Amino acid sequence: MSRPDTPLLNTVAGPADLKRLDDRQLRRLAQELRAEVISAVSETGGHLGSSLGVVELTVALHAVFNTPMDKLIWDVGHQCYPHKVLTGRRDRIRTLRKKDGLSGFTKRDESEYDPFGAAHSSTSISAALGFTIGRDMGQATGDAIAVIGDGAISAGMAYEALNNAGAEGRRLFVILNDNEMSIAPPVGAMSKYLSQLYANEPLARMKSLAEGFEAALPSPMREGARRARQLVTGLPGAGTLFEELGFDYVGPIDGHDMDQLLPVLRAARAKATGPVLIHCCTVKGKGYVPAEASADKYHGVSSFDIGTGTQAKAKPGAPSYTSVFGTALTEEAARDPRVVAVTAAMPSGTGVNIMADRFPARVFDVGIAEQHGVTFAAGMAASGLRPFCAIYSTFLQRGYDQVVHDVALQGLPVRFAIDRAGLVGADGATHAGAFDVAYLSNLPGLTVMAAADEAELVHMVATAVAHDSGPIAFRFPRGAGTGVALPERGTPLAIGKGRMIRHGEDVAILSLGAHLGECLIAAEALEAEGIGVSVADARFAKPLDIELLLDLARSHRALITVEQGARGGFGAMVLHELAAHGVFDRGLAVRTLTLPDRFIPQAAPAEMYADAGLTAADIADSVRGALRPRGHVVSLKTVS
Ligand SMILES: Cc1ncc(C[n+]2csc(CCOP(=O)(O)OP(=O)(O)O)c2C)c(N)n1
Ligand SMILES: CC(=O)[C@@H](O)[C@H](O)COP(=O)(O)O
Ligand SMILES: [Mg+2]
Repeated sequence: MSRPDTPLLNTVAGPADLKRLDDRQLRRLAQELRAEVISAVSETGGHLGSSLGVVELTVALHAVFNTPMDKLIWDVGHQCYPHKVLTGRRDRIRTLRKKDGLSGFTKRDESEYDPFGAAHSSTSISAALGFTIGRDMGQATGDAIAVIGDGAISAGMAYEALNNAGAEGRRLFVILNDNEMSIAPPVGAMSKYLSQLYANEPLARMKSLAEGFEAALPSPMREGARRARQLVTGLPGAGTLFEELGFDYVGPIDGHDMDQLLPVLRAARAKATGPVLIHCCTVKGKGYVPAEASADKYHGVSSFDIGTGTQAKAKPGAPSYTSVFGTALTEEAARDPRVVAVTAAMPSGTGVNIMADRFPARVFDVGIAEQHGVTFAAGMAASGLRPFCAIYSTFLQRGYDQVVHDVALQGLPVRFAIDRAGLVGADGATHAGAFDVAYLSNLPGLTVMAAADEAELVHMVATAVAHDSGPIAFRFPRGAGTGVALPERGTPLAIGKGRMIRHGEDVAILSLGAHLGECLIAAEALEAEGIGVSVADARFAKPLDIELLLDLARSHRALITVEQGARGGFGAMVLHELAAHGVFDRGLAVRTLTLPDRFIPQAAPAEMYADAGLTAADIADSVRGALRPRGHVVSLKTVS
C-alpha cells in the first residue's frame, strides 16, 4: 500500500500495476503522468503536443487492455512518451531522442510494449490487422489496438487498411485520436467530415454507439448514445462512413474524460466481435498552457523553460537550407506565374509556407498523402504548370511508384525539392534521408542535383524552374547552411556539369552535396602531410559530368567519392562510368564513401556521421589508404 501522498506514478512499474487502481486513482495518475512528460521533454525536447494529447488515453488503454499480450500500436509513434513512461521506461525518459537513449518513436527492439515500430505515418491499422490475423491463426497474441490521429488518417494507407479490416470483419480496435491538428492545421474533406461528427454537440453526449456496446454502458451514457446516433446520422438506422466500411463506430467521446474513456473502452473490449472505431476528441498540447496556446501546439519543441514555455533557440548563424529554399522558390514564383508548390502536410518543415504567405492560391497542402502529392504534381506538370513537389527525402519513399510511373515514365517536369537529405539527428534512422540519390538516379531521364551549400541551392531552384524537358530533383540537408553569401538571384546551372573547387596532384575527391566542407577540411589536412588533393563538387548525380570525372581519373592516382547517402547512389553511378570508360584498367585506386550498409541510430548529426565513418578524418584516412600501393584493385570502403 502506498501512502496517500506518494505519487501514484512511483508505484507503477508497468501496466499491470494499473489494474489495481480505481477510476479515481487512474485520473490522478494521468495528471502525474502529464507532469512527468512535460518535465522530461522540457529537458530533452521532442514531440510534446501530441504526447500531451493522449495522456488520459494512454492510461485508459493500459488500464483496460492487457498489454503486452494485447498489441497497442501508436500511429507515427511521436505521441508515445506517456506510453513509454508507463511501460517501464520512466527511468530512461530523459534520454529521449539522444545518442544511446530512448527513441522518440515506438521501436520493437526497445520494449515488448512496442509491438510495431513506426515514425512514418498511417501504418497502424494495417499492422494491427496483421496481428489480428496472427491471433486468429493461433499465434500468441491478444487484441490489436491501433491509435491513429486525424492527420495520419488522411493518408491512403489508412483507407486501404480500413477497407481491408472492414471486409475481414475480425475483432480489431481503432482509436481515432482527433485533435483537429496535424503538424499544421489539418486539411481536406475527411478532416471536415470528422469535425461534422461532433459539431454543435457536447462531447459528453455520444452521438453513435453500436447496439452491443450500448447495453454494456452505464445507463445515462446508454441513453445519450441512442439519441446521439440519430443526431449524427440524421436517421435512426443510418451510419457514419466508418460504419459503411464495416466498423462499429463509437463516439465521439471526450478523450480527456476518464468517465467516458474507461466505460467505453471496457464496453468495447467486453462486447466487440468485429472491427470497432472509437472516435476520441482530444486537444493537442492538453494541460500545458503554452502548448495549448501556441499555433503549432508544441508539435516538436527544443528544450524549454517549464514556467514560461520559452524554448531554447538555435545559436544565431546562417539561415537554414529550408528557409533559403522557401525564399528562393517564392522569388521564382513572383517572376513566373506557372510556379506552384505541393507539400504533404509539412508547409513549414519544407519552407513552402514562405511562398504560401505571398501566393496562397499557388501552394497546395495535400495532407499526409505523398503518393497523391507526387501524381497531383505530375498532373499539374502535364497541364503546363511548373510544380515543385517539396517532400522530405524519407517521406518521398512513400511516393516512389508515383515518381517512377507517373512522373519519370512520362518524362513530366516535376521539380522535387528534397529536404532533410542525409542524416537528420534526433529523429534517427526512420527520418534519415539516405536513399533518394540511389532511388532517383536509377530512373531514366531524371536529373538529380545535390546542393553543396545554400548559394548552390538558390541556383538549383533556378535550374529546376528552367528545366522543362523532364523531371528534376535537388536535395539539401536539415539545419543551418554554411553561411556563404547568397546570390541576388539564382542562375540556372549547366545540366550535368560539376565544378572544380581546388587543384592538387595526387588524389581527387569528388563530392556530391553538403559534405563538401568535410572534403575541404580533409584536403587541408592531407596537404599539410604533402599530399596534393583536388576537390570537385559534382553538383549532379545524374547526368554525371563525365568529362570532369575522366579528367580527375586520368590526372590523379586515386579518386574518392563522398556523399551523404546510402550505397547504390552517387558512388555507384561513378563506378559504372569509370568501368564503362575502362579507367580501372589503368590502375586507378577508387574509394566510394557512403553511409554504411546499416541504419544509423539517433544522435546529433555530427555524431551520426562519425558513427557512419564519414567525418573529415575518415575521408583523409580513406585517401591515405587509397594511395598505399595496391595494384589493380578497386576497393569499396566498408564501415560496419
Ligand atoms: C508518411 C509521413 N509523412 C509525414 C510525416 C510527418 N508527420 C509526422 S506527425 C504528422 C502529423 C500527424 O498528425 P496526427 O496524426 O493528427 O497526430 P497529432 O500530431 O495531431 O497527434 C506529420 C505530418 C510522417 N511522419 N510520415
Ligand atoms: C514525427 C515527424 O515525422 C515529424 O514531426 C518530424 O519529426 C519533423 O522533423 P523536422 O523537425 O525535421 O521537421
Ligand atoms: Mg491530430
